[in-house]
Amino acid sequence: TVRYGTKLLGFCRNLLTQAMNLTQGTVSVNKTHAFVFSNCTHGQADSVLETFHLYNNTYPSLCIGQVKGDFLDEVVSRVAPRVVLELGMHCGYSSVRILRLLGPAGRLLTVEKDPETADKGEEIILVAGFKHLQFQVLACVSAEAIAGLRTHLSDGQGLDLVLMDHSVEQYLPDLLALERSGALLPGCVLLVNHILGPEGRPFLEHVQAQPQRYTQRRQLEGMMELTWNGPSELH
Ligand SMILES: C[S@@+](CC[C@H](N)C(=O)[O-])C[C@H]1O[C@@H](n2cnc3c(N)ncnc32)[C@H](O)[C@@H]1O
Repeated sequence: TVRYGTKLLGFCRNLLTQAMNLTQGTVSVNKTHAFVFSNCTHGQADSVLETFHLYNNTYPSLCIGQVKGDFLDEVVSRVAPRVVLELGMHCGYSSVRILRLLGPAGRLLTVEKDPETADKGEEIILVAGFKHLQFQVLACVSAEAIAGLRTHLSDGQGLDLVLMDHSVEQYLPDLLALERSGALLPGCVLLVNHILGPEGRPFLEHVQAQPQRYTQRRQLEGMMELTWNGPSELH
């Protein structure tokens, strides 16, 4: 009976997914890119963001959206980062949000594992009016990007802000790699999306086990702000 019950549940879930896909469509990088590219005013970052919002009103999307976007804006404005690392660029929505608030010396390193998505996202960042001097797209998996991070930072430079919005199960290995790399500056802010589900538990346990190294701050709709206080020897 249990086996038939499980099968029936799986069948119903598939039907529901198919029905949702018929009514809403699935997330499409190409559709998002084409809509934003052809409906925004080129050279205007705010118009690019508004066009993303317009798209998100009708179609499913992976971008962080307005509410978490406002949270991100507040953090970027407060931290005034010199170097930001974004893990999970997708179509460039959060990248544009970050870039428009960086100071003249600010730079964004943004990572996207899917090369086609990375191309589309990069084009949207350029359409928003930003130059390659201000940002760099790393089309590779986060682990590879972190391993090569030093080549993108000048001597003594480190990370002031990290946005994690890629694969939740990758958050802890990536955080451990960032710790080992020495690239996190004391006071570096980590903004971590979708952290409250079961996949986020190992990451949170690691952070909560080390209250001297990490300070847990605000949380909004599963996006959490943490501060890296520095390695233990600094305390
Ligand atoms: C939720 S979307 C990011 C949305 C984006 N931050 C925004 O607000 O517009 C996640 C993206 O991360 C990428 N991704 C997933 N795992 C990754 C990994 N390990 N390394 C790099 N990119 C990854 C996916 O291909 C996807 O495009």
